[in-house]
Amino acid sequence: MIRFEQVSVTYDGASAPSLQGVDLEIPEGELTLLVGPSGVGKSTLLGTVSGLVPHFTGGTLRGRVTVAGRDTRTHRPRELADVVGTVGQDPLAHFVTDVVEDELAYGMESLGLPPAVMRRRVEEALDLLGLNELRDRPIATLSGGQQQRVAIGSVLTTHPKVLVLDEPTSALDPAAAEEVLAVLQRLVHDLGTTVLMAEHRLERVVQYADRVLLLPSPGAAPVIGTPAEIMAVSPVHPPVVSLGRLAGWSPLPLSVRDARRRAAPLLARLAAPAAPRALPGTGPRTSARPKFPAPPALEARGSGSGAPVAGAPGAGAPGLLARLFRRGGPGPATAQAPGSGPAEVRDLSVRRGRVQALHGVSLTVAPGETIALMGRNGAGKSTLLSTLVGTVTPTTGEVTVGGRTPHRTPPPEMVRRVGLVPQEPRDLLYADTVSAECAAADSDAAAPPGTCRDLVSALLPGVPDHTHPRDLSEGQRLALALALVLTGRPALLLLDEPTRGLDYAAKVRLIEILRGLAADDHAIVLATHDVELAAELAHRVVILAGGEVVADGPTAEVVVSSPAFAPQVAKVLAPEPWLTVRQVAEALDAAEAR
Ligand SMILES: Nc1ncnc2c1ncn2[C@@H]1O[C@H](COP(=O)(O)OP(=O)(O)OP(=O)(O)O)[C@@H](O)[C@H]1O
Ligand SMILES: Nc1ncnc2c1ncn2[C@@H]1O[C@H](COP(=O)(O)OP(=O)(O)OP(=O)(O)O)[C@@H](O)[C@H]1O
Repeated sequence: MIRFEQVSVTYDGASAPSLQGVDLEIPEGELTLLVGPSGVGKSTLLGTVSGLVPHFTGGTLRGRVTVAGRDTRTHRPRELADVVGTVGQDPLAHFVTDVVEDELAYGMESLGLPPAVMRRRVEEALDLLGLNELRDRPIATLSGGQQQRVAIGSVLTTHPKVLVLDEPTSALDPAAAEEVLAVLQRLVHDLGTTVLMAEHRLERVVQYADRVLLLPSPGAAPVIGTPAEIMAVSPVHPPVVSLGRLAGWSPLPLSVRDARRRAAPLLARLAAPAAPRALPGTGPRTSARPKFPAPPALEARGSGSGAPVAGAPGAGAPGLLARLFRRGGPGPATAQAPGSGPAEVRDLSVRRGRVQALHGVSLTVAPGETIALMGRNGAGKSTLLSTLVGTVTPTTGEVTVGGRTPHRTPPPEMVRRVGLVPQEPRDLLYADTVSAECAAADSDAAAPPGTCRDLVSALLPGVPDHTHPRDLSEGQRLALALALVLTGRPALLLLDEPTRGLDYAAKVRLIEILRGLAADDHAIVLATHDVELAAELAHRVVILAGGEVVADGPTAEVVVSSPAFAPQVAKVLAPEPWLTVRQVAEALDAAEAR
């Protein structure tokens, strides 16, 4: 259905191709999952299928890509629209109408479908994607995950033969992701649709794939095979595969169910006379330091849910990161008014238009504490973060950050107290190059020149200096936005879905940096759907539902009691208390030492 013949892509001004040596066929009526490290060329490959590369991105496409027999270099994207439906990484950039229903109908209208068919399919999409209540809402007022659902719905309505999806579940809550993946699988099975989908969160998707296409490293030729074949060699793989590698299981499990069937011998090895060690967030709370039990050292065995990518910094990286970090500006002790904690939220309610986005929320954030805010799309997570930086005003209730009321304090006075990496990193980027962004961040934070740039490289190797931030890959752009905010070392760091586009190795490095900050008494609040990240990093999990706090407690307790938010390792080893592969590796070491 999709054929690549000796395809390479070189962007204008680039010294090397971003994609090369692609010579393969994507079979019809199958779901092919495209995987590989951040910035390796996944979106570029998808763009050659939808025609966005090179028609919209510029650059040179060599070789030939054909979809249902049409050459994408000679057919512009709109001449492929009856065959190919595309969902990009940034839905907001591609919406053509203002209202949810209109967006769902737009593609069909351009194809000239009869009104009765359009009406029926819009209703189907609203139901399938849980959008019924939002049907007449302006798209600009939707939460990130709600927008991603609209983007997916708007391509499903045209019933394309080929669906090209770039990280389609990155903004979706775990339950919504499962629903969307089940819909895609049904299209493949029942209608013979061909799906080509790039994703980083393999724990969500690998079990749905018929085939996996791996781009192993920049410039290397891709490999295609069954999920089991590729996961056995892939530098990126989900926690359940890391666990299988650690335990020496063959064949490797791809799903929690597979792994549970093989878990008995591992559980026996782990069963030990001594009690399991304290997990992050489960240790005793005393006023003695450290207040929050430091999660154990990273990469105990070169494993962990973030398994290292070949060629990525391994055991040496934490030391480097720690050094880099100590060079930054003043820590939180100098940034806070005496006697005031990083954040205090009391009985907060926020109305946004017709929506009661938050209702009666109270939350105290202590220095050194890392809190994961979780909950379904539209639950109010981003709204809560926005009130903490002062961009959204409380309707009732009180918010105090570092002793100030954020929405009444001039932004320059808030800079050291609080920093937000927004869900859309683009919102932070203004300069024309990566270097210029970094120079500005160093100067704003009075940090030594080079601090921000070193942080970018520490998070993700290979981010080019002179590229316009607009042209970076999704993961590269997020790494830049994270570095800009981290350079300021705010006392309270807020991260809204901070792992979109990031591969597992970059996530491990981000976790290391954030742990270093928490150890220095910075407080961190992250809104995330990434249950694996929450399990690795958070001391405490707060779950929002319909704008209210419905759970608040130590990570292990909260996530294990909710199937939607439990990480893979917890599901495999339940009712044992381990959440991550790293903890299992350490427990095995401890058991063997006894
Ligand atoms: N329009 C462009 N102009 C110049 N360089 C680009 C452009 N688009 C992408 N690149 C570069 O090409 C490389 C591959 O980018 P691409 O977006 O395809 O990666 P990716 O694998 O999808 O990454 P991610 O996982 O972060 O989304 C990156 O180094 C990126 O900086
Ligand atoms: N400007 C706005 N006008 C009207 N309603 C809004 C506006 N911004 C957000 N909302 C609504 O407020 C609710 C909370 O949105 P918010 O972005 O805080 O959710 P979220 O938990 O961060 O969701 P997601 O996981 O999808 O990012 C949603 O129902 C959303 O549609």
